[in-house]
Amino acid sequence: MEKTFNLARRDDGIAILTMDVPGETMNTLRAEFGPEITEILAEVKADPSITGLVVISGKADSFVAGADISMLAACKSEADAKALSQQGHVLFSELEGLSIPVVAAINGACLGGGLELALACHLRICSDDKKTMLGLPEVQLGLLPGTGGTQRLPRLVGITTALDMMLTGKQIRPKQALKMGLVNDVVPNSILLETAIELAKKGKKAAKPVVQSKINQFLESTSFTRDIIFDQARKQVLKKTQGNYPAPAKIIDCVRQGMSKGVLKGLEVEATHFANLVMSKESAALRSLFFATTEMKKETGAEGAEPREVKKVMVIGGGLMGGGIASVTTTKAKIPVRVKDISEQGLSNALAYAYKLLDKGVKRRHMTPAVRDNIMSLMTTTTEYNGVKDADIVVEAVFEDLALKHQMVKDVERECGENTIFASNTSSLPIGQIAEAASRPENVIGLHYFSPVEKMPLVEVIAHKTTSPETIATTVAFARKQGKTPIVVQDGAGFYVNRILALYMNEAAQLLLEGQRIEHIDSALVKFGFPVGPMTLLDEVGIDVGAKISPILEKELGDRFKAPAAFDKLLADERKGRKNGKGFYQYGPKAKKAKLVDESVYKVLDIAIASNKEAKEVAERCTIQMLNEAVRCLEEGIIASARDGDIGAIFGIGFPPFLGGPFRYIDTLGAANLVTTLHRYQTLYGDRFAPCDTLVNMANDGSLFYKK
Ligand SMILES: C[C@H](O)CC(=O)SCCNC(=O)CCNC(=O)[C@H](O)C(C)(C)COP(=O)(O)OP(=O)(O)OC[C@H]1O[C@@H](n2cnc3c(N)ncnc32)[C@H](O)[C@@H]1OP(=O)(O)O
Repeated sequence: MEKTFNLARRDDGIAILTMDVPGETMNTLRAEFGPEITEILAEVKADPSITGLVVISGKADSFVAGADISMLAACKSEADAKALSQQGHVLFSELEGLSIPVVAAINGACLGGGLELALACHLRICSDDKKTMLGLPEVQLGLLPGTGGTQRLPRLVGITTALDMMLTGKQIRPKQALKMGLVNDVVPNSILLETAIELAKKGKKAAKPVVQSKINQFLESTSFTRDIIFDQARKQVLKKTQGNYPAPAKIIDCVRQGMSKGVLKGLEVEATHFANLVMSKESAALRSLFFATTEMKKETGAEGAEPREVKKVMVIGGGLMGGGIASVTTTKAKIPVRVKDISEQGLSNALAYAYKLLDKGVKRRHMTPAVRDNIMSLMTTTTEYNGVKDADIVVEAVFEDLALKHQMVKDVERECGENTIFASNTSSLPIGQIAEAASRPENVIGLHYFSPVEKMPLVEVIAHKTTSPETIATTVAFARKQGKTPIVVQDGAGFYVNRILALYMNEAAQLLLEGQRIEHIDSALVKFGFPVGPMTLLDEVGIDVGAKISPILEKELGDRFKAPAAFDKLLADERKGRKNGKGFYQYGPKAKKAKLVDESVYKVLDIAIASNKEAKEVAERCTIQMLNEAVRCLEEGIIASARDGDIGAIFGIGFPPFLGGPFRYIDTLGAANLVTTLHRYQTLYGDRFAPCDTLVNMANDGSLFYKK
């Protein structure tokens, strides 16, 4: 069997331990490596000629990406998972216990168990490469650092900083890692190994002590003040997670116990909590997202088709969406973009939008002004179709007017090349209808972004009946270059995301009209796990925007999409939401810091406030509308798989990730239970709750969307 670790002795006494998992693109830690590591550590201990050890990766672009997540997913019991954690504890403690200096030389991803390995070394040095990122992202998988991270990190960088890293899972760049004392030096990758060797020669004491802020020094100095930190962290975590994620509280407990009762106790608690989390349904759901997104990265979107190279892009419309799309094209994809708008004002807006985002990076010292200016130079503007002949893809982001879009299709066919793709960012118009104006409909496609473009990870790529496979593959690859996760969906009103969202929002509106208070509806769904409640979301998206989409969905998909008629009164009252400072909540200079409902809205809608229904019932009514419709979308072929439906809902709407998406959640609930609940509400509130055929069939035959 090929080995993963190689120990090379140098004449100067320093030995180099290289990790290179055969046949894998990235190093991950697996239980099966245990005996190999034990053997090597014994060899190092027994050889007096070795005076220092450098641990490095044999992969060109990464150090170690953590424990193998598939290995964790394969655990059958808490005992299995605990054994993995304890094995890591033993091996890393042995490494740490070596009498010679041990230096980790890090280039590329150093995450999870990878950083825990580096923390067990006496010194760390990393490259300044932009791929170099250090972090403990376990919390994002519903886990905690299980190989000593909860004990070693706070002792190295302080409790406050360590908790921040472990509770957010954030990735730290080299410069910041140096500043916070996570690494001892940052150098170019070309001299990483040589510098690590020199550091190993200097000995363990080469580390500079970490300088903490005065306030943190004070807070971390006594057990009483440390308890203040832990209490604060617990409160913040509870507010953020609504108690839906078990990992953060367990992370805090590991650190608290380790700091008060010592490392050994801390490690024991860490292993127990880790094991418990590995077997939790929340972690299983979050791990499934990792597997799904990794799998999706390899798909072209159209079987057998290869993407064409995109060297130049045109964006039509310099508004919020156009500006955002142009910005991710230059910043993430590094592709030149020409923005077209009918007005100079529109063009300035787009430039200002992109500049503001980049400048934020400069202010946070993530990039230099020169890099910002270089990226800005990729963006040029025009009010005519000048300089766009060679555009490979045109993304239009103008308002929802079919005649206007038809004109644009014709303009682009006239002004650009034969293969130029026309991608529409429409959120409601069927792409097939837009393509009716095209003489080359195979080049027409939908590319639906979510607002704000630079933050929202999802795009829907919408193929109409005659969109060519090359157009699909090229658009998917382009979206990925922009840093997005694309799902390919079929053409149909509302596509997937807006369609399932619309019914959820309508149900929230029904609850409001029944007299449920706005803040009660919102808090019920935030408690359920959505990032914001539906009434807040409608204020953010625009009540007028919702009102525009509803009739289109109702016409194409039926009565269940009919928005409550009373909502017309909101528009008559000029209530559009945050954008005009008048919505369900109070805005503007007079609004208090704590978000308050604009109580006058109840009068506008003629609502008599009723007593609060159970939060569970409020959340259930809204979410099961979404679940039922998601299954209908799968039934109709709008989405290709349950996996795509789960990713679309989580990345596009913020469906609670710990539930794994609508389809995984239905598997957890059981289709039969869901159908019973739908029938119960159907009796109470009407046919909008009628379960779709697929759910009824699944309830009868007990089938699941995912294999157990
Ligand atoms: C006990 C410990 O405390 C517990 C842990 O360590 S849990 C694990 C913590 N680590 C993580 O969460 C990191 C997960 N990985 C990532 O975020 C990303 O892969 C990355 C940022 C490292 C690289 O991203 P990117 O360059 O886009 O590459 P990506 O396609 O995701 O990964 C490349 C390959 O490595 C695999 N991989 C990366 N990290 C992995 C991991 N931790 N486990 C299993 N496989 C992993 C991917 O599955 C993929 O495999 P493939 O080539 O066979 O498809």
